[in-house]
Amino acid sequence: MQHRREYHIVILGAGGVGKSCLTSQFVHNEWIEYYDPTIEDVYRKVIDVDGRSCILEILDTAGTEQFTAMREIYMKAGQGFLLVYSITSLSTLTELSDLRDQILRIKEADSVPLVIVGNKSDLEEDRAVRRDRAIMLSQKWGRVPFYETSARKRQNVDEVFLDLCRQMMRADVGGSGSGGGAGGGGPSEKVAQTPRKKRRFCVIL
Ligand SMILES: Nc1nc2c(ncn2[C@@H]2O[C@H](COP(=O)(O)OP(=O)(O)OP(=O)(O)O)[C@@H](O)[C@H]2O)c(=O)[nH]1
Repeated sequence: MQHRREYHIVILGAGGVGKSCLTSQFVHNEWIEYYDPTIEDVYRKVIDVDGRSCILEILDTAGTEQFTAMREIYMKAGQGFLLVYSITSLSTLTELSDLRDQILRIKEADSVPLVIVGNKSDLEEDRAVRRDRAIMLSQKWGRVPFYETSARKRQNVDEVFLDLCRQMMRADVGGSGSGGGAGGGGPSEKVAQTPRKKRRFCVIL
């Protein structure tokens, strides 16, 4: 039987850019309309990439500062990273540089498998980030792949995960993947979830 590689993906980006929606569309083909800030969710999915079956463990992280204490730990464990911004907010793109710097520092590497994802492309009328802004960033980082996606319309969702998988597979050619074993049950499932907490804000009138 074919030995399945397992790869660890970490999804990073500011709060509300659509990390959970992208993950939900990829893993379950489901659209989530409401906004429920994530603390940390882990999913597993078996996919076929160019005829090779592999297991993805996908960590959907908290964009909100108050939940970022675990960042260093999961950056160290991650093998591939989706850096997500929203095309409706320029600051969410500029924030990605700090995240990439942190990843490279923690992994003590010059480059890692990574994709820049400009989500909410269906909101063209609210666009605040031109494509060429993200393309410039991609070139600055050594031609890192860049996609615009719409989790709402499920556009380019599979493509970003597949691109990242191919990069991780290439990086893994030396055989340093985290091993096989087709454990984990069915082809797609949520394996762990820390309790979700809604943030409450105090409004001073
Ligand atoms: N129009 C549109 N809305 C989206 C899209 N993706 C996400 N949203 C909406 O944006 C809001 C936030 O989405 P989430 O996926 O929860 O964002 P997140 O990045 O996981 O947020 P945190 O958990 O706080 O880090 C939700 O109301 C979604 O419905 C998209 O592609 N298009």
